[in-house]
Amino acid sequence: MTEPAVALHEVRFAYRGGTAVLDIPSLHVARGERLFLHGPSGSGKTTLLGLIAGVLSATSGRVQVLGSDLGAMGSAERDRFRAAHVGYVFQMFNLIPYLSVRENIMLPARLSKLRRARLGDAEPNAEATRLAAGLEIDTLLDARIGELSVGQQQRVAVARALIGAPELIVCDEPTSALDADRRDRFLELLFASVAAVGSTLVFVSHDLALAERFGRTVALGQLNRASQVAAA
Ligand SMILES: Nc1ncnc2c1ncn2[C@@H]1O[C@H](COP(=O)(O)OP(=O)(O)OP(=O)(O)O)[C@@H](O)[C@H]1O
Repeated sequence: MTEPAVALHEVRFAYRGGTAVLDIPSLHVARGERLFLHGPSGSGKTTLLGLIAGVLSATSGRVQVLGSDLGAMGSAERDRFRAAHVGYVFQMFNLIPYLSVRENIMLPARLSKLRRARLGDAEPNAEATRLAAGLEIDTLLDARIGELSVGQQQRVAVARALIGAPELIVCDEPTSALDADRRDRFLELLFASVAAVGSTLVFVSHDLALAERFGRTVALGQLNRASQVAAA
């Protein structure tokens, strides 16, 4: 049996000096699954994505991603692991302001040999153009990030997450700045992209109307003992 894409076991996390934000007995995400994760503002959704992507390190417990134990890695090793295996659409996008749209999209293929190798014969340049066309930002490829609207920046962040077909894609509220039409086209491209390479998708949103398009929906509050204590 292949191991799950994500496996959390008795994971606790507290920000420095604070009380536990997350206390999760168990969470498994199967390979190829499309998981929709929701919960109120401040419930720990971004924190959970940070743990899964190795941006944050659990205070205790085990976080395994694609069969690797992130707790056994130092922060530089986790950064390399993320660059190679995880496409992360951050809530604040984390785009590099002094690079063009094209350079931002191509960045993971520059940083990770594996992401570059997964492009096969396709040049990173051509792949950036293809992804940008699918997300309707191809006319902006030479623009600087500061010249873009929030919705356009969101789509650049998605193209950057998809390049080089990482096995795991995590998205933090990626549709919040899009109108309904764009949001639907965006989701279609995201689903088609993850299906084409069999990636696993963990998608955070407040917008429960989107849940029916996913294979499974999880309410963080039901998973997280820390929020049950806070609510009691
Ligand atoms: N860097 C940090 N340092 C200290 N506390 C933090 C930090 N980031 C988040 N928190 C706290 O951790 C809790 C969970 O925050 P988190 O951003 O994970 O929630 P969220 O569910 O993603 O919220 P939203 O839907 O508003 O984005 C909140 O109480 C927040 O104040």
